[in-house]
Amino acid sequence: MESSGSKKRTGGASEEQDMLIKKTKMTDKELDEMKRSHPNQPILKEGGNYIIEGLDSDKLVTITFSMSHESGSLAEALDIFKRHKVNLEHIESRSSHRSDEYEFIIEINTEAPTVGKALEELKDKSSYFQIISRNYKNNAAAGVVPWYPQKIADLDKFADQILSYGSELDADHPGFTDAEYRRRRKEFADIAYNYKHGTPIPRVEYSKEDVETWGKVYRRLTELYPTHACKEHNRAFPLLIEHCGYREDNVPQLQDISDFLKSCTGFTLRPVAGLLSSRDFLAGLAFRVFHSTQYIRHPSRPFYTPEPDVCHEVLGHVPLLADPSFARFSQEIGLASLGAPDEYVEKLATCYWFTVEFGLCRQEGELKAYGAGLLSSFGELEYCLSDKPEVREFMPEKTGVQKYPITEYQPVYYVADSFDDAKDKMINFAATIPRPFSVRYDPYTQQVITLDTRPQVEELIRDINSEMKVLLDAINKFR
Ligand SMILES: C[C@H](O)[C@H](O)[C@H]1CNc2nc(N)[nH]c(=O)c2N1
Ligand SMILES: N[C@@H](Cc1ccccc1)C(=O)O
Ligand SMILES: [Fe+2]
Repeated sequence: MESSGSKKRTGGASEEQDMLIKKTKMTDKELDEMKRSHPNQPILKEGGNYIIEGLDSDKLVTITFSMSHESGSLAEALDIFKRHKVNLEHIESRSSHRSDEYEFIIEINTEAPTVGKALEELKDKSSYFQIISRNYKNNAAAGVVPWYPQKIADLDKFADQILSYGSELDADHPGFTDAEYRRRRKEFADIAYNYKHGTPIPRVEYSKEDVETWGKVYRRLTELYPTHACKEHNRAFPLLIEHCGYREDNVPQLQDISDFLKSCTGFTLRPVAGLLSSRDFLAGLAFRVFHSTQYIRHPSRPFYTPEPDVCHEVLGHVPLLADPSFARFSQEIGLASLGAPDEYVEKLATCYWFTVEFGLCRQEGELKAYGAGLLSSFGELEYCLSDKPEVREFMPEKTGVQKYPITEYQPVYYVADSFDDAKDKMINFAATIPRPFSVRYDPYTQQVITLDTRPQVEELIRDINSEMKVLLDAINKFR
């Protein structure tokens, strides 16, 4: 493939993934305000959006705590913050999974100098106390866990944290100099920024040119799938033609796919404006939520694009998300990533890259593609099964530290004995991630529950016990 001559970017390097950029629409007055409150931060202007390097949410920490009736009340807790002049950004209460008390989740701004004192005081009064923070590196020694979403609506907090289209990807981006394309991209970005959990994903009308690009990609790929794609992908594809409007002359709508996936595996889609950090992307999977772009690649290079686009998501990822065993696997990876230290999230993301995104497997003695990045690029799909790239055995400990380019064909692919083999190896690897707690997903409340106290584990035992009864009952009916 052509080389752009620009600096090569590699994934798997944490500085890349940490370079998050916040985009905000602001009035001039708000901009002045922002400049005053971020005196040392560059503020860039791009297409009516202001880009602030670094994250405001770095200064926020979330504290989950509960108080027994004797030791205090919420009013007392709030008074602690008031006395220490700590600003509360958000507060909510819920009934505790840990005990019969209520627990409170508050978000505070850590800029106040006396925040440490306030937290110590609160900790003394609490029967349960856990701090999670986006900016946990500064606090790692204090046992602070990296922030992660606890309920499905928390995923709304990812919307503005897109790996910078604007500085990271643009140099190679074929649409960089196309003003009309950039204007369209902004419309898609707005849908994603404004999306809230529980609302329908807006339908978009794709232009004639968009549909032509889609048509080219669709036709070439569907010609290759019978010989190049793994059987799991080929098995699911007809269902999408039948239920979701997959056709050469129609770009499928995310909401239709989301409804269909929900009925197959409980997975749903969420629109996203571009590449999310690995940590955020993986966290979505814990909730069986797949973050999907909605815009379409630039017409000048239909065979390969350096960013995920709607072709990549719906042709590459969606077919497998309709498979129950793959869905479970994806969620397990997501759950393993929650609150994990950076270096492990990075290894997990790298393994994800070489399996779910770019994996090859052996089927009936032949190499087949199952990675979504291959199944959405007719250029790379032919290339990956040619004799040009290097092919190695997939081994999470080794594969997890391999560097890789994100804006051109992969020089190395990893092969698994079977698709199930790759899944098993990944899950075994995920189990080695150190974390002071175990997590479980409660699908009824759509919450992540940390199993760190006895009452929670007892509750889980009761649940499993009742499922066991159902199983016993069922097996007794087989004759
Ligand atoms: C987890 C791993 O880094 C993976 O490649 C992620 C990164 N962020 C992403 N963000 C979006 N929007 N879509 C994706 O497919 C991915 N893939
Ligand atoms: N290269 C893929 C898109 C993609 C980019 C980056 C990561 C994963 C996938 C395609 O052309 O379809
Ligand atoms: Fe992807």
